[in-house]
Amino acid sequence: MTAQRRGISKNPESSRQASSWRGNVITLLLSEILTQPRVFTVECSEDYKKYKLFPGMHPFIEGKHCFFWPNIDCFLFECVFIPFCCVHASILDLHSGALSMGKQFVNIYRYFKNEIRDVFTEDFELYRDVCSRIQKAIAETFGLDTKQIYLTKPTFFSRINSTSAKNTHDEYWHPHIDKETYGSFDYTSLLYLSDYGLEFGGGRFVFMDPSSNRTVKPRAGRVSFFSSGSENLHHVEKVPWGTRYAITVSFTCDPNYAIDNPSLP
Ligand SMILES: O=C(O)CCC(=O)C(=O)O
Ligand SMILES: [Fe+2]
Repeated sequence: MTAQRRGISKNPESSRQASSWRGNVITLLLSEILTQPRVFTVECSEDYKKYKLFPGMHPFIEGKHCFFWPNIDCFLFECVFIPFCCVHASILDLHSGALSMGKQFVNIYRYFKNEIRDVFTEDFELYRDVCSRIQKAIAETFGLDTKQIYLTKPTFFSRINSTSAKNTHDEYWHPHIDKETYGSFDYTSLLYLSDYGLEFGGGRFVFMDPSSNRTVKPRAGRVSFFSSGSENLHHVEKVPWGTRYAITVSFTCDPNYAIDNPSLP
């Protein structure tokens, strides 16, 4: 695995072009939010009765569960290239440095030591900016104060392709509830980094509603966010071709689960 970094123009046109380079790297994209979120309200889940409640969870109690997919196709234009080259990596957690490689995890901070500063330069600042924009969008949409929701772990980049799963964690296609899977999540957000139909097939995100499923087609720059309880049971369709990149950024209302923004060790 070699450290590599490539620059990219901030011009949206050239960034579109850059998407074809993304064979084995991850690109983080952000610019301005251009459109209003599409908001859907789902039934309040009874499960919240069994959880300890915090102020930021009041939309749940009032039965205002929502999910959104603001179409922010030009969301951000700078990028992070992460050294995923030639490995079957599927997850990278910037906070802990954990990078999955087949059945194992390596710690990129330990692996690259000081060289990590050549891999990541302004990227952490960018990542913080992305997280804080998403936090603001969630707070505004759910009618919260941003101080009521805290970044929590894990937050991670994911890469999905058609290679077979190396362990059960790779089996993204199973229906699940994020609050049960990850424990601390109250709000889940997903920032997509590649385009459904162009860069990969399958891979749509499916909210499994009792009445009818709702499907989100990933597009580079599209963000989806939703409350993490059983009201938003979901799965991701299998990816038969191409490579799908996304970032999961999660928030909790419990200050005990709050984490700081990632920083280089
Ligand atoms: O990448 C996605 O669209 C969703 C992934 C997911 O559901 C998860 O990591 O819990
Ligand atoms: Fe999930």
